[in-house]
Amino acid sequence: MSTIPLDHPYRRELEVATLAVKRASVLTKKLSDEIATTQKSGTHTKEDKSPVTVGDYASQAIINNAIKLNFPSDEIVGEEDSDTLRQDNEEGKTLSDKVFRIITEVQAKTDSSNLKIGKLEELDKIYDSIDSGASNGGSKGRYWALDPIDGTKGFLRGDQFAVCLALIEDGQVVLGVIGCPNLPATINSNEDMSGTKGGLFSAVKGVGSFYSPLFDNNDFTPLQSQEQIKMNQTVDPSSLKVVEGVEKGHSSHSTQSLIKEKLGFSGESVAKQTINLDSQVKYCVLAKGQADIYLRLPVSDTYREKIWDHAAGNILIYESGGQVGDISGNPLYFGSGRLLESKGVIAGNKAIFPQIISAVKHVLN
Ligand SMILES: Nc1ncnc2c1ncn2[C@@H]1O[C@H](COP(=O)(O)OS(=O)(=O)O)[C@@H](OP(=O)(O)O)[C@H]1O
Ligand SMILES: [Mg+2]
Ligand SMILES: [Mg+2]
Ligand SMILES: [Mg+2]
Repeated sequence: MSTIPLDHPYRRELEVATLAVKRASVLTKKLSDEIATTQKSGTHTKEDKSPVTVGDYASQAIINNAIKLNFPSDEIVGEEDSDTLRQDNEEGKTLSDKVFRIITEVQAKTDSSNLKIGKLEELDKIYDSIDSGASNGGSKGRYWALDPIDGTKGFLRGDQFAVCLALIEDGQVVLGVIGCPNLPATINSNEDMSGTKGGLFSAVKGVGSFYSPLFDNNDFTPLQSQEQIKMNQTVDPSSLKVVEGVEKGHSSHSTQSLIKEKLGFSGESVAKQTINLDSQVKYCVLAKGQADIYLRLPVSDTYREKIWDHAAGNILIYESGGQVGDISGNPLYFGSGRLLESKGVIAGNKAIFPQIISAVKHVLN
């Protein structure tokens, strides 16, 4: 059992973040199960052609509201805004009605948290809460980074997605909480996944990374009573596992194959050693020691990663004994605004990290 100071400075932040992520996870899990049976989702296509669903809006409204109630002067860098919901047309009205309904429902189901994370009872307040995520972040002060549903495409496919919240101070991530509603307890390969679904991952700078079941209860469990998790420190290519995304438009699977080859992965076993997962679930699987390497090689020269897509996962990796960098191996810096300056993301255990970076450089050159 690890010793975690009870009076840790982020104890309250962690409690609020956990309760909010849990509530948003209950809500998104219900939607995900409904989509699987009805094929209906309530989806809007954004200007960049990416999808946003009623689940993304509702999750952002709930989590922002919890943060603003407890830490009114904290800013939030959230992925979504309420423009589409506020539209005076059929789409705006239909989506808004659904967002209102699912928020009301989850607040009744998780009402033990109302006192600590509040309750949204009017549509206008829901819109305002979503829009309190419009901060531009930056290198000074403290703010939160929120991805209300990361892996929206996975969510719509009935696969993996995650609710991701991080606290950033002076450009450094100091706390991260990730809810993974569809994550099975055991993942050995794309074909071999089993066990109860739903994992909650938390990391606090200097304290460690922790795991607990997501849906056992709707309460906050102190870190002392959660399972501390550590990455493996394996370097033997025959026993390494690599996690990569699912969407070929989000990372270059062909470059990733060349990197694996360079690292010594060979023959038929490559498929068994590669696990394709949407969202920051990839970081969670690494932190839990079920995989060793995360490869996200850019598909385009112009795309810039968003801070909410990586902040919570970043601290989870460091606090479980791993390292994260861009394609040059430099750490990701979260203090440059809503976007990261760097290209690509590579994560791995500390022992193998330098080898991965030389393989990446070799392949890219
Ligand atoms: N071109 C490109 N390159 C890299 N990343 C992109 C790109 N386009 C979109 N996005 C972002 O990818 C986020 C989802 O990442 P995933 O890890 O789930 O992608 S995947 O597993 O590879 O399919 C996804 O996050 P969500 O929108 O929260 O789902 C996007 O922010
Ligand atoms: Mg998105
Ligand atoms: Mg995302
Ligand atoms: Mg998202």
